[in-house]
Amino acid sequence: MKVAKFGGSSVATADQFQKVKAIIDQDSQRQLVVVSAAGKYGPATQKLTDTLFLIADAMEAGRDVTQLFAQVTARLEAINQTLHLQVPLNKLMNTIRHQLTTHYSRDYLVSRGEFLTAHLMAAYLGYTFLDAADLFFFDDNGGIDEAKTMAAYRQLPNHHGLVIPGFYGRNRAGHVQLMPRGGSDISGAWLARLAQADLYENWTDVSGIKMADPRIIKDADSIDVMSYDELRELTYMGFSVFQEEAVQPVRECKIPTRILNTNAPQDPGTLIIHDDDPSDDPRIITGIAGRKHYLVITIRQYQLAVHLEVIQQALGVIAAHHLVVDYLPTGIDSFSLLIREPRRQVSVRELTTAIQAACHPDKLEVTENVALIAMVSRQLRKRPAIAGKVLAYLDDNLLNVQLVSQTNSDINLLIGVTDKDYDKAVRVIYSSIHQNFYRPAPYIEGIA
Ligand SMILES: Nc1ncnc2c1ncn2[C@@H]1O[C@H](COP(=O)(O)OP(=O)(O)O)[C@@H](O)[C@H]1O
Ligand SMILES: N[C@@H](CC(=O)OP(=O)(O)O)C(=O)O
Repeated sequence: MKVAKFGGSSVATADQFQKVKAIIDQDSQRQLVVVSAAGKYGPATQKLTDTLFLIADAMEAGRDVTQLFAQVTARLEAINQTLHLQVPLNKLMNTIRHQLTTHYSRDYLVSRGEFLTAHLMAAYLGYTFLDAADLFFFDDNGGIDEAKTMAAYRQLPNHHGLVIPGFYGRNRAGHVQLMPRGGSDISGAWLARLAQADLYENWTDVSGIKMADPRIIKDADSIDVMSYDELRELTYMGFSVFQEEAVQPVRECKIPTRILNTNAPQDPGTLIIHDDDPSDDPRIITGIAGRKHYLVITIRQYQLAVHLEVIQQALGVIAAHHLVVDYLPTGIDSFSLLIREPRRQVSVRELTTAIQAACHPDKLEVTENVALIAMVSRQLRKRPAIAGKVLAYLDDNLLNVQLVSQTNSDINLLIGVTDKDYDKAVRVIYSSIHQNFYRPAPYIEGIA
């Protein structure tokens, strides 16, 4: 059995629906299907989810939303009519609007993109629609309540030929709750886990994961095979093709994932395998990912090892401001807090004043607008010299490296540059890998 998740681009238009049906019809193991809301592809230039967020903003501001709702209906009706489906969209829309006037909920409203798209897809494939609110249950921390979700899965009358909307579930209070953006990947991963699927197929608009963000490196190589360990590091640092929280449910159960292209289904895509499984990929570096807009606070404290309370106190301030520390490299007399996009919650001055007051360090230094780039590879464990070569190459290209850290996972080399240098640094690293490290599998022409 395979779970097939189709992203927004795969269900954006009637033409895309036809590609999905061809893929489903081609393999009888594709019995469990998860869909996102109609997204962007070709003539469709806006994600339905984004339109629904606009409606939510307008409703909350008391503005008229008739036009925006008409846009949503028209978009879905075009698919309904082109494919000669008989989904009662007007009736469904009226129920939704009625529900919103009596019990307004932003999450319920935005989740209707997936709900309505899944209704259309179920009708088109001849599969049964299953509401995600009757399958995925959240715990109080917003994670999936596995026991309750598994019980709901077991009670289903059948486990074949189902279409399930992604991106939402039901919370403890019984209300519809959204997952993070890109969350249909998470729904698909959980469904694969519930079904103990042989494969989780994630269908999108690229033929697998590229070694670097295709918006920066246009013709970046695709990754044929990678481990969940590597994927986790890369998604954490911004590989937006697969939602970060979708890794764990399948990784723990050793279910492989394949990232595939709905527009080129014959392409092999990227296979993601369990960390212990051997891979014969000859690549030295698996991928490069990064994020901009970090704030780096370096705190100097003589004999840090006997003053660990300084770290604890600084982290207390971070937690009190609900900030995220992505990395925390430490040295003998100093440590650094690598904080993601702090400006929205608190000013840098407020934050540093609070840290000074909480832990009275010897010295505190701040660097703003730092971009972090992660080079991820299982080979780094065995060949740490790779890091030195990449750094030398950055130096040759006059790129000012602000920090370097080989994180505990030891498959991730982290490099900090200024936001301004980010794109250039990614290009330099990518070309340095190509020139210095890419080693095709050995080829023996003959032995005499
Ligand atoms: N390293 C990468 N490899 C492939 N695609 C990437 C990478 N980083 C970012 N992307 C972007 O992710 C997009 C696919 O993810 P997403 O937009 O969520 O698709 P879907 O609508 O199918 O869920 C690609 O079109 C590409 O622009
Ligand atoms: N539609 C939601 C959930 C999702 O997973 O979408 P996509 O598969 O298009 O990334 C979003 O836009 O966030």
